[in-house]
Amino acid sequence: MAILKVDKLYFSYGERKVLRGIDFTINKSIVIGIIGANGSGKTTLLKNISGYLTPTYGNVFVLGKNIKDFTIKEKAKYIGYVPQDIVYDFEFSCYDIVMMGRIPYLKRFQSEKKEDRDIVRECMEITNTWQFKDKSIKELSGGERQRVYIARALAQKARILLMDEPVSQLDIKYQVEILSLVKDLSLKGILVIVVLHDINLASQFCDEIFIMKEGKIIASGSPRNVLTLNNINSAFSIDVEVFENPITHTPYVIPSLNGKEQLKVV
Ligand SMILES: Nc1ncnc2c1ncn2[C@@H]1O[C@H](COP(=O)(O)OP(=O)(O)OP(=O)(O)O)[C@@H](O)[C@H]1O
Repeated sequence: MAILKVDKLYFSYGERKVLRGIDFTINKSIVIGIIGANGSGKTTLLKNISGYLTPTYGNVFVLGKNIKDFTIKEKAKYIGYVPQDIVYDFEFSCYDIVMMGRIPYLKRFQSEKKEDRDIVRECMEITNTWQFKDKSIKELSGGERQRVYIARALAQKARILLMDEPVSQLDIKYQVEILSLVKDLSLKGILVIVVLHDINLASQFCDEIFIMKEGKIIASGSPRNVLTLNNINSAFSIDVEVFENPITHTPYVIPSLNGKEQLKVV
């Protein structure tokens, strides 16, 4: 049975049509990177998969069950979501934020058990956020906060992890650490779908890439098959050069200067 099936999905915000017929099926726990220009519908697609938004037309199935038929708690057990940076107005400690990931597993009025505390600690340690456990989430930098949200999603122990630009505010060390962790999670049986703006990080860490343009997936497959001059030009309206990364042997993309090097200030 497919882990995730997105079937003829359309979504509009009022009159504004944003997703225009998305169809795909994923049978394996892999890392899928979604890339595409600003406004192409990447976040809206993740929100429809997570059940946060309801498709205007079409369906999302998780392990054969329509996401519309999941209770909120069930949904949280199957799907973890790491949003783009949110700043809470409340003074939650980072520990409390990560413990929120365990709520789907608690019965009504039940407080957390040792198992929940152990999971929270483990998830904070692997994202290197245990050091912030007593700090207010508001006191952290954007990148530190993102690692706390990743820890919270991991604490949900969900089968599918959706991540919306999880490394956009991280420095290069944490970008590599978090994406290596993501890769490791997929090897442990979690399907990860991650929106990335950095095409080269997507190329290096994702098993498959979906390129979105104007609410459609215009190309999908391995980085080598998808990151072509034509696809990138079509999605981003920019000319690029594609090389092979000498270490990972995956495509490495740089913008083509087309004579603009003459404009360089020296
Ligand atoms: N709540 C909303 N109400 C109305 N329109 C919206 C809303 N959220 C997003 N949109 C519009 O839907 C389109 C797709 O937005 P979305 O955030 O999914 O794109 P994206 O590919 O994730 O963009 P980015 O790379 O800039 O994060 C955009 O044109 C955006 O303006």
